[in-house]
Amino acid sequence: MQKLPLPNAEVYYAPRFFSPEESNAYFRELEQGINWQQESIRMFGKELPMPRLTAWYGDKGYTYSGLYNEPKPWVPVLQKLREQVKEATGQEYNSVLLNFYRSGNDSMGWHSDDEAELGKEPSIASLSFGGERRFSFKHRTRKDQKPVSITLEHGSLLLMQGPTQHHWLHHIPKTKRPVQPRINLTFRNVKG
Ligand SMILES: O=C(O)CCC(=O)C(=O)O
Ligand SMILES: [Fe+2]
Repeated sequence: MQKLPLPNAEVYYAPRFFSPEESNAYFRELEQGINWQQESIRMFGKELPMPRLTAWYGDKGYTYSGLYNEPKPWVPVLQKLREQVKEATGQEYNSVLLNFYRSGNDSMGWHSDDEAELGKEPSIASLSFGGERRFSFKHRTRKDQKPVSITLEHGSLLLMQGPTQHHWLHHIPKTKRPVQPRINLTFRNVKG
């Protein structure tokens, strides 16, 4: 794993955590086997469809973007991925949020994963399969810190831990470039 040069953060990236062949197989299995939902978000008093599909699996419910997510029980492919991520990061995860970006028009806005249920310095392990997308970090307060972007590759693992969520926001911007659909999984440990 390589460490990204971000102050007040601990972010590690492994571009080829899985081989392209394994990654293709995982993409297909997840695309077909996950119970993808089109959720909506309330913005400026209006109900809008989220710009991606989502699914939440794990041991406990979780509130995300103001939505309470009822957990679905673990399925074998997610158990297997969780086991490998646990092995690589040395952390336990009891939940996973999945995002399906159907095209370059799907995105995720600036946020940090700093909900109280995740604890003070959460470890969040993120797997990406399918089309490559840009992922950017922006410091919450330090104007001298330029945003930092990386490309999340097919079969990659990104680990955010320590004070990262406290000091930095992250997002997946829309892109006009033609891109393949992408599946992202963020493994988390929800307390309580
Ligand atoms: O799709 C991604 O890589 C980002 C996902 C993310 O930030 C999240 O689920 O909180
Ligand atoms: Fe996030």
